[in-house]
Amino acid sequence: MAYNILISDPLSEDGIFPLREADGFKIVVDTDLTPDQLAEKIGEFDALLVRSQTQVTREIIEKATNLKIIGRAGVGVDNIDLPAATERGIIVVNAPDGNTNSAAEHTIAMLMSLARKIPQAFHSLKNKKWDRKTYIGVEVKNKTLGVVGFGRIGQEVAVRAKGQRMNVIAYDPFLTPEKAEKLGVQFGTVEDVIKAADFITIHTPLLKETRHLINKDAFAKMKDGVQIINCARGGIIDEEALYDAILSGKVAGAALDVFEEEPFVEHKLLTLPQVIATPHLGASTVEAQEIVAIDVSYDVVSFLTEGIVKNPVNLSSVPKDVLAKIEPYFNLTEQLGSFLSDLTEGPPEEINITYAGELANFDARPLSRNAVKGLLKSKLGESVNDVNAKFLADRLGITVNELKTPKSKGFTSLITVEVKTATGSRKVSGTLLNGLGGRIVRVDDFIVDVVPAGYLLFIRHKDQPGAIGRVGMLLAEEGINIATMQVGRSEVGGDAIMMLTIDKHVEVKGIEKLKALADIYDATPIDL
Ligand SMILES: NC(=O)c1ccc[n+]([C@@H]2O[C@H](COP(=O)([O-])OP(=O)(O)OC[C@H]3O[C@@H](n4cnc5c(N)ncnc54)[C@H](O)[C@@H]3O)[C@@H](O)[C@H]2O)c1
Ligand SMILES: O=C(O)[C@H](O)COP(=O)(O)O
Repeated sequence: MAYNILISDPLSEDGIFPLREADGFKIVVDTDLTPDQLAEKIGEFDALLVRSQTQVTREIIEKATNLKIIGRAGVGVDNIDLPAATERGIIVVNAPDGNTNSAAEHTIAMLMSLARKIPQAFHSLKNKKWDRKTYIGVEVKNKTLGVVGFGRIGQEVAVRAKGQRMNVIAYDPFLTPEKAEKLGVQFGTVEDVIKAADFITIHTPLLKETRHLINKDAFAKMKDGVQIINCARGGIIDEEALYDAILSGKVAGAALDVFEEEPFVEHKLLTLPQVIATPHLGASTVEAQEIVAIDVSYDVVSFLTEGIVKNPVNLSSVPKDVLAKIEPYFNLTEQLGSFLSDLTEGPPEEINITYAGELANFDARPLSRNAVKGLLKSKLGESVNDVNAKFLADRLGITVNELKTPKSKGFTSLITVEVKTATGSRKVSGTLLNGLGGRIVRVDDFIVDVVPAGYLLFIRHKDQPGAIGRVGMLLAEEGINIATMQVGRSEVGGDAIMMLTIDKHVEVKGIEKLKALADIYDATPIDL
């Protein structure tokens, strides 16, 4: 298989060796594309690798007819339209750990530069001024650092700040007082943090909820003379409000690595002597760039060749040990969904997936996605995949429920998929037999034992002598060989089923003839 890969932002050449070494991967590096040029080219590529510069907009994604994966060599994915990628079934991966250390070190460098006015003093010296009066700084020892966003980078910054003998107070929606105590920091709400801090550093992603989190109201609550560091994302701080807060003297200084609009050559904030800045350099170290490029390249190769990724952004990831337990059931769940797609009539309204027995102990969301994928794929085609299955179900108004029970009726694990439509409900159960692979063990209320593969024929009939024979005769007349056949009934003379595996698909005409036979209620071909 051949894959075309586009790298549209500068990535470490040493870090992309997994792509260079993979068989059949053709790599194009073009870091000067305009949005129009990218839109024109993107249709040729299976994978796109970016940093924060390339704006992967909905317009680009709509033109990306072959794109399967977008790799972000870094953390923030606010330059990628995630809903648009998800809708098209394009997986987005990032490299969340690779630049944590560099970003934390840069934050500390900014903090110290800000406290001691190093960039301003250097600039003055370069301009041939020996000025020892203007650049009086402050010590950071015994000062309070407020950390807003206590994830990977926020925590690393706190460790280093404590090394500078600072007191650290932090806020994060996932931080509890107990966890804070364990990490040796004080816990507070956003308000507590911004009120208590002498220096405030921001480490949240840019989200709807964090846009202008630090605004006019927030500045008003801060200590007079507070200093602000932002090495996270432009837009989390309201730049106009920061400008005003500096002019009014409320904020004594700001160190900014990121801006609402990037790149730029002139910026109002940079006209203020209290502001120091770098052009989004938090992750720009040899080490970080190599690691993020390696991480994202490995994910692109393993996704295109094996369908596996380590750092998905628009797909929930499960830990390795859980994956090892649930992965053997991936095919089976897709087959159960696909089986029901053929068995049900009319649009599905609800899909209930029940995990019984051992499987009930694990995060089964990837399995549920496979069941939904199987259900939708036979109607919507190959464009349905793990990434967009849930989105498509939502768009089609199909409710997806996941249920769990320890009781598995004698099976180690049993998965039951039920699909409800306007005309009723149908369900099918499957399991894995040790060493023998997947089996369908129940259809509606009838027990069966069928390998879920190839051509199946499901027949509902009245339990009467001759019904089975008539089906066998008719299939023979149609030139269809029966490989296996199972029958089941609710009671003598009552409702019954035949579950056949056959050697080829039964055409519509054949199905009509089967339905016309005496005592046959219904016949459904199921192709898996
Ligand atoms: N300047 C750079 O070059 C550079 C480098 C790396 C990362 N970053 C930015 O830094 C951000 C953080 O990176 P990370 O690796 O620490 O991510 P992370 O996911 O480990 O941490 C982010 C934390 O922010 C918290 N958060 C979310 N909403 C919040 C809110 N409203 N208030 C407070 N906290 C909130 C989350 O709970 C999470 O713990 C990234 O999203 C990226 O945009 C910038
Ligand atoms: O989110 C990130 O990882 C940083 O902002 C780094 O961005 P960059 O890859 O463009 O340097």
